[in-house]
Amino acid sequence: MVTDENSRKDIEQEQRRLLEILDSAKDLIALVDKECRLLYLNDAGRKMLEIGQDETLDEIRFDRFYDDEAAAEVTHCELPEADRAGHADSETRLRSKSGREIAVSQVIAAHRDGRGDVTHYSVIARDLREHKKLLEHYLLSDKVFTFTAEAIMITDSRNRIVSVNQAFSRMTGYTLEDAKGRDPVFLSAGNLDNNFYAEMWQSIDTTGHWEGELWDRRKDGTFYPKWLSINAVTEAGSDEVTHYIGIFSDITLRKQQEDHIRHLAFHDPLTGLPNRSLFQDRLRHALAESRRDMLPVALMLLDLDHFKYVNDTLGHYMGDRLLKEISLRLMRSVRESDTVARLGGDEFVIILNCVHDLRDVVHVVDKITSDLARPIRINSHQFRVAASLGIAMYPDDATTIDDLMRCADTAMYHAKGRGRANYQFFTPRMNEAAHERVMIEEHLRRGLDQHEFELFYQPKISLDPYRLVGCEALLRWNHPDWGMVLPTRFIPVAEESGLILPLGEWVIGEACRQARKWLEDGLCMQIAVNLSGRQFRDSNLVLKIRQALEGGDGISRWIELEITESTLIEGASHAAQTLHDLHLLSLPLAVDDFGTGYSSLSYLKTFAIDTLKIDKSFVDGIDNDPNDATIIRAVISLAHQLGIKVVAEGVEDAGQLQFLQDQRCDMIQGYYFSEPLPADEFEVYAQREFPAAFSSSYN
Ligand SMILES: Nc1nc2c(ncn2[C@@H]2O[C@H](COP(=O)(O)O[C@H]3[C@@H](O)[C@H](n4cnc5c(=O)[nH]c(N)nc54)O[C@@H]3COP(=O)(O)O)[C@@H](O)[C@H]2O)c(=O)[nH]1
Repeated sequence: MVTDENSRKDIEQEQRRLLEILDSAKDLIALVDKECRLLYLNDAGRKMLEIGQDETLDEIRFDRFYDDEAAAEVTHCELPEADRAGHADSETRLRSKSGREIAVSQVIAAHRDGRGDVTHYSVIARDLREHKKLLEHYLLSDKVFTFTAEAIMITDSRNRIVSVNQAFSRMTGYTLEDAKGRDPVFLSAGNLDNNFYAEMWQSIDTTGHWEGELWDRRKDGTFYPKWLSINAVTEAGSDEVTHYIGIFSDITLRKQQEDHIRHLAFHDPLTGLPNRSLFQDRLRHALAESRRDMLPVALMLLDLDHFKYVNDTLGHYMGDRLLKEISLRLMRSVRESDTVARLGGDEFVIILNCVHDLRDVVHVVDKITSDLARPIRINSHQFRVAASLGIAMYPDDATTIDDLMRCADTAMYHAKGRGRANYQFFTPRMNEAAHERVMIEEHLRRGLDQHEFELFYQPKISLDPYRLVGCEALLRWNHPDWGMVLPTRFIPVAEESGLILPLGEWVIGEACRQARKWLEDGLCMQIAVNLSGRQFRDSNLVLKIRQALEGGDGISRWIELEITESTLIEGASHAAQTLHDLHLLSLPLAVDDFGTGYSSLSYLKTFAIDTLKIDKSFVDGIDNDPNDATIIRAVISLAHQLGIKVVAEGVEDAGQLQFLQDQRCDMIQGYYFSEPLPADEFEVYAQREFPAAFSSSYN
């Protein structure tokens, strides 16, 4: 009895153990009878089919956990197959109590009694959802690996290549067969030393990661830069590295773009020459080199003469093409080690390194000026370019970049002042002149506030009939300490500083006031007012003149505007409109300094010009330079044919007067008749010499 009891207990214990094992399984395990009724279902099965632990399995048919199609498959195919072969394997779908579908792989095994008859079936079903997820994840990763645009290589723990993707082969030219088993160092361009790789591996060993730029060589021998990132892969839960994944991309294009952006930052986009930033950097290097080698550096500032004229008359496209050609010529004139830079507009700067002798500098300047002077043909236009150059020497003239630039600028300013198309080496005296300019500017500002200016008037005499027809208003500055200052000393400074605008406005207002007074006194004649280039370009000029004229009725025809030939031509782009507006105000127009500026005479027919003033330099030459006499003859004839009157200025003697009279010059201005006079003295002069002038009426 005891033995039976013991063996029963043993069996029960054994059964419990078996059930524990079945319940610990992750797969569904069920036992069904021949009618498909559930006899047993382990814990995983209950969970999968949503049958509670307390729920009894009595009378539950297992086939209700399939949909109709799957149930039919089980009943008609798999159970008979199990009967026949012992088991049937399939992939099917189970359906939980709540209707959730579960993809499973299933094995149905038939169990038999001692006689060999099937008594029941066991069903083992494995949930495939996790497996499918893993599979999908793997397939996706594989696709990413295969088709990604970045090259990927996987190496083993000894850094031998085990796998590469398509992008790797595309980028390097090596197939997986070429690369397999090799150390990736075979890809290298060979330009890096051992230290580089030592640091790289130290980073990977300590942080598990490295990334950086390096150069590789393709299978075809060409080189390219790449950005590589390497990650070490470790076994889950361990520090042991199993693989290294290297991902890289060809950064040739990016580097080209970076180079392009860097180039743009340091070069002038039009000419490709270094810009101001790069120039300053080069000059800094040149000065450092000069200190080391004890050889001077020459800094040349070059400004094209009358370049604005090209832009204004032919447009910026032509101007740009001309600048490009000039840049090429400048570069050709210097050594490769020298620098030609464009600072903007028509301003260039040249650094000559290691100057052994000042004669070398002069030689380069000669080369530059003669090269620039050669005609430049662009489309149907032919240009002859001249430039003004200012030269400063390091270390003699200045020792800092700013001071050196200032010296070169001062020298260039002097070159311009000397009639352009020449060069000037900086001298300390130029600095004195520069200081004087600054001082005059300060005094000019104060002089304007303190009303220190006055207009003098120089008569213009008509020869046939002989009478006073007008005068030129000439500005004088009564400085409290310096006495009477002539315009040649302060007009250029006023022009440069912009003070000519308020000063010129005062001149126009004062000339209008004087014209009104003289007209009221019966002195009817034109007063000519000089307009500087800066004034002429002032967009408010017409408005200012209109305001000045408004004080008196109909005086505009008594105010003549004198504009120099160069001002007219240099401002050609807007000159037509300005002159048209002035013409509408009925203001007569005279061209001053005629014959000194341009060879083009076409503007004579373009603009409504009333008078030409023959420059004093031609009048000076009447007696001793036959060319001057010829030019005067030609100018008078040309003007008369165009219906324009002629004034000769600077007439000092009777011989000049006679010649001009013979050529039928319309008017004379000069010391021969009178120097410029203050208004009251002018009245006395007019009363004395031309009393008839007062008898006329202007209405
Ligand atoms: N924008 C302005 N410019 C002005 C104004 N006032 C004068 N100026 C310009 O300054 C330059 C010098 O002028 P100035 O010292 O007054 O000299 C004028 C005459 O005095 C001088 N002249 C006239 N006749 C003779 C002569 O027989 N001999 C001789 N040596 N000099 C003579 O010529 C100057 C007049 O020149 P121009 O104007 O070209 O007719 C001068 O360029 C003035 O234009 C002003 O208000 N605004």
